Order: sequence, then structure tokens, then C-alpha cells
Amino acid sequence: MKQRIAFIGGGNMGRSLIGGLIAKGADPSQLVVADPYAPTLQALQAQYNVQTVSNNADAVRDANVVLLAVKPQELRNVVSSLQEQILRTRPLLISIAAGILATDIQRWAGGLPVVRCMPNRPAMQGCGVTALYANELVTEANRALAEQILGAVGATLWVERETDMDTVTAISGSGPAYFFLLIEMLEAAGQSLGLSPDVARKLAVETAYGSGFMAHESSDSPATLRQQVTSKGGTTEAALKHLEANNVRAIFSQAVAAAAQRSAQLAKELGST
Ligand SMILES: NC(=O)C1=CN([C@@H]2O[C@H](COP(=O)(O)OP(=O)(O)OC[C@H]3O[C@@H](n4cnc5c(N)ncnc54)[C@H](OP(=O)(O)O)[C@@H]3O)[C@@H](O)[C@H]2O)C=CC1
Ligand SMILES: O=C(O)[C@@H]1CCC=N1
Repeated sequence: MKQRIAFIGGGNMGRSLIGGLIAKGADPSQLVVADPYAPTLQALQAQYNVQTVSNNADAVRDANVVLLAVKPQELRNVVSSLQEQILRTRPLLISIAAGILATDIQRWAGGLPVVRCMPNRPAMQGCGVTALYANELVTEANRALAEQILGAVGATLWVERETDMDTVTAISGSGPAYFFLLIEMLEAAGQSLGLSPDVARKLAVETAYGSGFMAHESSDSPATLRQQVTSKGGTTEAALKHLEANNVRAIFSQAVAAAAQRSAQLAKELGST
């Protein structure tokens, strides 16, 4: 069957998924995006030639998949206001919202099955990773369809316990921001030690790219790869000793825990009523 995917929300993540799908060969005529902000729609139309509408109901009319890409705070209103229509057409609902439980979305949708997932922004370049969760209402066909869509823009995996989605969000959903911060910090450090901004940026970005690529391709663990860079009595050892002495691991672990806690808190604040 030819898919018709309606994106509700054309912001950062909606755009990343649309861009990634089109780069992987999706036919733009299969994608429609709804967003209240006209310049967002104009930019998506100009860049990807997808159909754009300002009204969510128009977007879902002929869709067999509705991909919910609005902020968690908007999700209940968005889904509830589409309930009557989607109960008639019965599309597969896929939510990428942080925190919000599949059962809550399902209830707001009048009982339709929902695949909850957590992609990340590198989906835009086709190298994202998405963890998916499905409860018992979701059929094998629903699972296969969700996996096909998210799998077009990167790796996919399923988690069996919904509570794991909070951790997933903290690791891979938010994760690109941690790596971007590291790039920013390397760049700033290079500049403060006298490199020009261009040189510092290029060194930081290329190093992140090369390291990520190497970690992806290598059969060695990240720890082994790190050790291979760290010559005894050398420069890397000096840097890593400083980081370890200042509790970099504990700080990082606490930061990731804070993200996971926020995901769980979003579910409580915005759902389950
Ligand atoms: N950013 C990321 O890296 C990731 C985000 N997510 C999840 O994706 C979702 C979207 O995040 P993100 O793209 O960053 O957020 P953005 O704010 O960039 O995008 C959300 C878009 O939805 C639009 N919008 C607001 N209200 C409605 C509505 N009623 N109907 C249709 N569209 C609406 C917004 O318009 P306007 O700006 O005018 O309000 C905006 O363009 C969130 O739930 C987030 O948890 C998941 C993985 C990664
Ligand atoms: O920061 C957020 O809440 C969203 C979810 C994961 C990435 N961005």
C-alpha cells in the first residue's frame, strides 16, 4: 500500500524526519505537514516540495499514518481534537513526544493503537537512532509500518518496557545535544588557547565526526578506542586525568538521570487523567 504520512508539527524534529525520509527517496507527494506557523510551512514546501496545511484535520484526512511531532504540552489538545476524524479513518498513530505515555495518547485518540517512539535529530542525515515501544493494542502490521518509517532514517530498536523510554530519551533523544555541547566546548577551548575560530571549529567538528564514525564502524569498545588514543605519559592522559579527578563520569551520569526524570515527570504532568 502506498503510504500517506501526515506530520502534525513541522518544527525541529518534524523537519528532521521529513528531510531524512526525502533524502532516502520518499516521494514528497506521500507526505503532508500541518503546522500553525506559516513561515514553517513555506520553508518545508520550498525545501522538500511536500504538501503543507495549516489545519491538522486537513492533514490527517487521507493519511494512513499520523506522526505526532508537537511538543508534549500540545499533544493532548492535538490528539483529542482529531479524535472524531481519526476514529473514522483509523490511521496508525506514531508519537515522538518525550515523556507522554502510549496509553494516554491512545485514550485521547478514542482507543486507537499508538506506537510511541524516540528518534533523534541525526535522522535528518539518515543516521538517527529510534527506540520504539508498542503496547498490546498495537498489531504486528502496525509495528512493521512504524519500523519501516523510522528505519528509513537510521537504526531502530524496540524496548519492551515503557519506563525504558525515559532512559532512551535521556540517552539518544537528548544525546545529540551532549555531543554538540562537547564540540562547542572543544571549540571554545581551542580558541582560548589561541586558535582562530575557523580552525577551532573545524578541528572540533571533524574530530567528533571521526570519533563517532570510528566508534560506529569498529568492533572495539569505546573504552578500548579511548585507550588507543591515550599514550602513557602523553597529552591525552593529562586531559583525561583532569576530567576523572573532577568527576566527569558522575556529572554525566547525574545529567542523564536528570533528563530521564524529566521525561517521567512530563508523563505525570501532562497525562494520566
Ligand atoms: N528536538 C529533538 O531533538 C527531539 C524532539 N522530540 C520530540 O519531538 C516533538 C517536537 O519537538 P521539536 O520538533 O523539537 O519542537 P518544535 O517546537 O521545534 O516543533 C513543534 C512544532 O509543532 C508546531 N505546533 C504547535 N502547536 C501545534 C498544533 N496544535 N498543531 C500542529 N503543530 C503545532 C509548532 O509551531 P509553533 O512553533 O508555531 O508553536 C512547531 O513548529 C516533541 O514532543 C519532542 O519531545 C523527540 C526526539 C528529538
Ligand atoms: O529536549 C527534549 O525534551 C526533546 C526530547 C529529546 C530531545 N529533545
